[in-house]
Amino acid sequence: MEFIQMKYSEDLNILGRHLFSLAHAASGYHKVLEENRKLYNQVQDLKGSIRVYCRIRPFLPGQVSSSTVGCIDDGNITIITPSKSGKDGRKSFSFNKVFGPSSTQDEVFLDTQPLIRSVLDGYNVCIFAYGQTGSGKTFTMSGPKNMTEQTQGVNYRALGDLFNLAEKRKGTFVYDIAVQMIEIYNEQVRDLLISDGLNKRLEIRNNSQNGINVPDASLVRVASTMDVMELMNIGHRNRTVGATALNDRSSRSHSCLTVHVQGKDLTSGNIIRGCMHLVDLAGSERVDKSEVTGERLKEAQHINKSLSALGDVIASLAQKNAHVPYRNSKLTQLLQDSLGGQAKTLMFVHISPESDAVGETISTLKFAERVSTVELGAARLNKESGEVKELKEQISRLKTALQMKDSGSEQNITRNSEALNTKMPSPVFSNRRQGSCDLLPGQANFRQPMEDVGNIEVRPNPKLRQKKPSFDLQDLLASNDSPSWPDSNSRVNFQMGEERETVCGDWVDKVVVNNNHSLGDWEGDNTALPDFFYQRYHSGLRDEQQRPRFCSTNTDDSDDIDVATSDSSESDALWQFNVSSINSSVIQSGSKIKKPQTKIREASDTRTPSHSQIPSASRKASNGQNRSGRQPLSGSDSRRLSSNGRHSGTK
Ligand SMILES: Nc1ncnc2c1ncn2[C@@H]1O[C@H](COP(=O)(O)OP(=O)(O)OP(=O)(O)O)[C@@H](O)[C@H]1O
Repeated sequence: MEFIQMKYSEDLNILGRHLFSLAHAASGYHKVLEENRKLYNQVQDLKGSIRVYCRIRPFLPGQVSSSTVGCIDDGNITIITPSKSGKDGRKSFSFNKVFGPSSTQDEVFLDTQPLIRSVLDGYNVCIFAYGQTGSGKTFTMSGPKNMTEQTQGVNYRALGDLFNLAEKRKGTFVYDIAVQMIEIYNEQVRDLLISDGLNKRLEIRNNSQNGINVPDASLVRVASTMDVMELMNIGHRNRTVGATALNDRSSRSHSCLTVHVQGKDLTSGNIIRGCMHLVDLAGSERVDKSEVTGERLKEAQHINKSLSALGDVIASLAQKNAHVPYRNSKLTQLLQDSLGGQAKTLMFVHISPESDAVGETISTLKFAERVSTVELGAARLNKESGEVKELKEQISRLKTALQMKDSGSEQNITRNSEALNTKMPSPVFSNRRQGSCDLLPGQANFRQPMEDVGNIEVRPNPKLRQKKPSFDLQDLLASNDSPSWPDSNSRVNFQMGEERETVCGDWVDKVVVNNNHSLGDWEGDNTALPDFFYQRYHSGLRDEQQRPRFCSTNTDDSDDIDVATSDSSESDALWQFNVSSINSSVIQSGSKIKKPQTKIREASDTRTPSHSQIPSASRKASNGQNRSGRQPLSGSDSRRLSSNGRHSGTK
């Protein structure tokens, strides 16, 4: 008996040891898997592959359906097609990361954070959300309608994080951060931060130095999370949103928040520039399922067409074709640098778990797998040494001087030699040196010197060109005559906002702010205005005595996307951008006319042909609920009638 007991405990011990070594091996296996994934990601980074994170939306309240998501294992996901059995019914996909339905916004952001942070190191970054309508793109990028701090999306967190990091680095770097927000609606690019109510079409331009950009979109400097919140609210209010059978607050446009960052290394004087696009694409949809007609149908067709163009671009890039059809849509033009350039690009692919969406889910994931095979090459660091910058400025000043000499306006410079002889410091950095690093929300419209902003196009405008003078300039121009300067009391229709802007003199080419105050009005209490404002003002008027305003749009399309090879290499030629006041924007956007709360749920059998790679929306649930389980648009849902009469709503 004793012998049996001994044998038994010995066997138990052996079993225990086996179990222990098995557990050890299993944990080792998981460590190896994790390590492999990290190495895989590093290789992907080195190749510059587009990263793809997949996110699965949870079932929404009231939804009754079985999930198509079979198994999630770090970067792998298996989709089960209920109507098929065995192997045919299971499809596995592999991505850099898969976030299950219970993943929080915090977890999603944590994995995105390193990429976002590289903007501060001078990299261009693009994060875009893709997926069928109602799959959670806006939720990931911005957050839900009733947002709390926990449910804030990538956009808010990204900017908050950039501010925090910039603050931590302030002993070694000073950063300036400015944002633009645009949407592509029915193949038109529009400013979401408009403050003047004019919803004019914007152009996407290409510039050899700064890449793809939308120079006429409002560029607003931000210095705190509060600034960002206000701006985003404005942007979201202005974004075109409408109700369909599949999503009661469906984005009817692609939106793009662009963050421009410029940093100055205080030790070396090096300048780094980074630019980040945060793109919330409109969802692909099958119009027979979204039941749209009229305006909504037109929107859906535009959405599907542009997503189809995106599919074509991805296919060309994946196959390493010599020709990539970027020009087939505004969306692909805008994303050109991020898809084919030297940016770090991440796509969030979203899927819905419902079984009736399985067709769209599989085609979405196939598309996403293809995206992950696109190799962009190593991302490029946008860094410029202080000396190079200085030399570029010198060259530019000399070029400007020569142009002015040619245009016969030299005398202005000579007569005002005293004022111009002082080389003006960059207002941004002079402020910083004085320790006023952050702007108050009301000061967010601080204008940027052109070379102090990220990838914004340089648009040479000889008429307005008035650069920082140097002794070279004096030598060059001393012998010339020039026409006299206009009277400083000339009344011009200079548009100013409610708040006075900290005008940064000779860098500003274009001012679009609210209200019609003449300069005379404005001069009434202008004791705080810097001298260089007047220099700028005069220089702007010198050749156009009664120039009505500074905000005239440069109609020179010489370096429009269609002539993508044109080169504007002068680093400090005048930039044209709108600098909007947050407050004035708030006022404007707040004054929009609200559309009567009507619901658009029109039946249609029409189908929009779309690219095979682009998934379409799934069928409306037979129980009368829409597919995503959302209730029909309630009367309280705020919808807007935009200035051009389109329906839009608060997303
Ligand atoms: N991860 C999530 N957790 C909880 N709710 C979510 C999640 N993702 C999405 N939702 C909810 O699902 C609904 C649809 O999401 P959302 O509007 O973000 O989809 P979308 O892909 O942007 O749609 P569309 O393309 O039509 O604009 C919203 O009510 C949103 O709050």
